[in-house]
Amino acid sequence: MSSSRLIERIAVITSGGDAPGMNAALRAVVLAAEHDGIDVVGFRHGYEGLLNNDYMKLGRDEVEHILQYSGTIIKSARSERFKTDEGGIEAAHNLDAQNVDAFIVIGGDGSFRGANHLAKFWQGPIIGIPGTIDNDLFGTDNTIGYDTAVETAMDALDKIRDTAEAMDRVFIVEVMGRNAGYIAISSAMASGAERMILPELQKDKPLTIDALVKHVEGVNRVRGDSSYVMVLCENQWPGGAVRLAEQLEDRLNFPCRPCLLGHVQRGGRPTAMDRILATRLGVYAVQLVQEGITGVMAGIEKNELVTTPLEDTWVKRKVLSQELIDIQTKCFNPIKKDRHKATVDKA
Ligand SMILES: Nc1ncnc2c1ncn2[C@@H]1O[C@H](COP(=O)(O)OP(=O)(O)O)[C@@H](O)[C@H]1O
Ligand SMILES: O=P(O)(O)OC[C@H]1O[C@](O)(COP(=O)(O)O)[C@@H](O)[C@@H]1O
Repeated sequence: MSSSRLIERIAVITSGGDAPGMNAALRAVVLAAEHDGIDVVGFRHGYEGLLNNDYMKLGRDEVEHILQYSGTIIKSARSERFKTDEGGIEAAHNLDAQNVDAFIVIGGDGSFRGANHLAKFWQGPIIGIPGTIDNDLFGTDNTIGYDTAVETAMDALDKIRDTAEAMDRVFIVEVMGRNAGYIAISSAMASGAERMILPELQKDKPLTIDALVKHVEGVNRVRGDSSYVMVLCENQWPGGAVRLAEQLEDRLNFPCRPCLLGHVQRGGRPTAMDRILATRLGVYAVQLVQEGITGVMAGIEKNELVTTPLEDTWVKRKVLSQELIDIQTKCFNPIKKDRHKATVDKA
């Protein structure tokens, strides 16, 4: 929907789980707005700040040198209160009280649901910028923070491989992603992991401990004494990596160790990719509100700036690349070599 209007003040929040590059997106919004003569206020702690009328003015001085840091200078939070009608009305009232003409939210699908909720009570243009390490939003190839999270997970997996290799151990490394396997598949591929457990791979047929034991034993048979690193997407095994390592160790003859990467993946220096993505999307969001466009997420697909209705970002499903899945599970599956060898031996 579009109807061009004069925008004099934009409000921005960072909401949900923080993601590396959120500061870079904030900076871009502020600098682009300032370039066009628009004021920016940042409400602190996500939607909670809208309810508490907790805001700060954001100008060049506040944002100039923040793009190299993760976290968010206006803080992030999850807010249950905001989800109610009373919360929506209160938030709309506070935006009006601050003479806000347009609203930009940097966050994930929950934050975008929140934006749609706000739109029921507030009339100005609302734009979403995808900021989540999970990369689980339809309408953009990458979300802000995802690239950095993968880089962090890969770095950790490389380090774990050193011990796994030196001591012929099995490691189960649990990465984040909520219900999406993007971080898991990318970090598994980038680090040469032997196995990955993703929601997308056990939708129809849940994995069993027997299948995993068989795989570890198969790899061991093919390679002899060797390391084995399994990347486990969170929420994909009851009890997570700790329980899975115990279960495997009970069945196998070698030590199995769990490692939970956790919130390490949400920190650290944002990669150049994330800083550039955040910068482009922040500038684009400011352009969109001035064009009177509302209810969409700003994204980048095939290197082109695109918009997607907010609801589509969570209703439609971005599909994990089958090419990547095939490389990992078929082409590079060490057990396949065993089968090939057996065929050769027979011949
Ligand atoms: N259905 C909803 N209606 C209104 N607000 C919502 C809704 N879902 C989420 N929100 C708001 O967005 C916030 C962030 O959502 P959350 O799912 O925690 O993170 P993310 O945006 O990273 O997915 C929530 O704490 C809540 O305030
Ligand atoms: O920091 P919390 O509240 O424990 O949340 C952890 C969740 O947040 C994330 O890091 C990011 O998810 P969202 O972007 O949806 O907030 C998930 O990968 C993880 O499941």
